[in-house]
Amino acid sequence: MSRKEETLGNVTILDKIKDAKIIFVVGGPGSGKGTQCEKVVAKYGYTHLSSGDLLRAEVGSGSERGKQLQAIMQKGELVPLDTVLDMIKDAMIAKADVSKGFLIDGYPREVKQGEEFEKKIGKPCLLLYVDARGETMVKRLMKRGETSGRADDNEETIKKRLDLYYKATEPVIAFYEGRGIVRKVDSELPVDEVFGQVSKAIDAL
Ligand SMILES: Nc1ncnc2c1ncn2[C@@H]1O[C@H](COP(=O)(O)OP(=O)(O)O)[C@@H](O)[C@H]1O
Ligand SMILES: Nc1ncnc2c1ncn2[C@H]1C[C@H](O)[C@@H](COP(=O)(O)OP(=O)(O)O)O1
Ligand SMILES: [Mg+2]
Repeated sequence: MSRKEETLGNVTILDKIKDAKIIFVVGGPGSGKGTQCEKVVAKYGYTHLSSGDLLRAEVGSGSERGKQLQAIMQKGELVPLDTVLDMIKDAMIAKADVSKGFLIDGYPREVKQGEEFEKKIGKPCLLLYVDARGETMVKRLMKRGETSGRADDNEETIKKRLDLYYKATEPVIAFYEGRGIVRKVDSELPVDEVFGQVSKAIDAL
C-alpha cells in the first residue's frame, strides 16, 4: 500500500472512531478503574484500553523502548505524552471496525493529555470519575502488590503515584466538569454497587 493510501485509510478509520462513544475513566491509582472497566466490557461490549496495560505490554516485549518505560513507571512518574497517545491511537484504530465504544482507562493523567487526545482522535462523551479515599487506595494497592508482580505496587512508588495523581490528574476532572460530562462514582462501596452507579452513567448516554 502506498503512503498516500495508508493516510487515506487512516482518515476513514478515524471517522469511524468519531462515531463511537469515547469514555475517559479517571481516578487515583488503585481506585478501581480496571475493575469497573472489566464489568463494563462484560455488560456493554465496549473496548477497554488501559494506558498502563499498553505500556506494560511494551515493557514485556523486552524492547529498548520498553526498558526506558519500565524505569519511568517504577519511579511512579508519567511516561512521555506522545508515547502513550500513539499507543492508544494505534489500539483504537485496530478496533475501529468492531467497536461501538471505547473505555480509555488511566488517560488523561494531565490536562495536556486530554487536549492532545481531542486534537488527534476525538472528543469524549463522558468522564467516569472513580473516586476513593487516599487511604483506601494505598490499602488496595499494597494488597494488589502481593500478587500483581507490578514494579510500581510498592509503598514508596505508591506514595509518589498518589502525589502525582492529586497534583496532575485531579485538574483533569475540573477541566471536564466545565463541560458537564463528569459522572462521579463512589468507589468506597462494594464493586457491584459501584458498578450500579457506572451503569446509570452509561445508560444515560
Ligand atoms: N469497590 C471496591 N471495593 C473493594 N476493593 C476494590 C474495589 N474496586 C477495586 N478493588 C480492588 O482494589 C485493587 C485495585 O483495583 P484496580 O481495578 O486494579 O484499580 P486501578 O485500575 O484504578 O488501579 C484491586 O485489587 C481490586 O480488586
Ligand atoms: N496516560 C498516561 N500518561 C503517562 N504515563 C502513564 C499513563 N498511563 C499509565 N502511565 C504510566 C505511569 C503510571 O504510574 C503507570 C501505571 O499506570 P496504570 O496501570 O494506569 O495504574 P493504575 O491502574 O494503578 O492507576 O503507567
Ligand atoms: Mg488499572
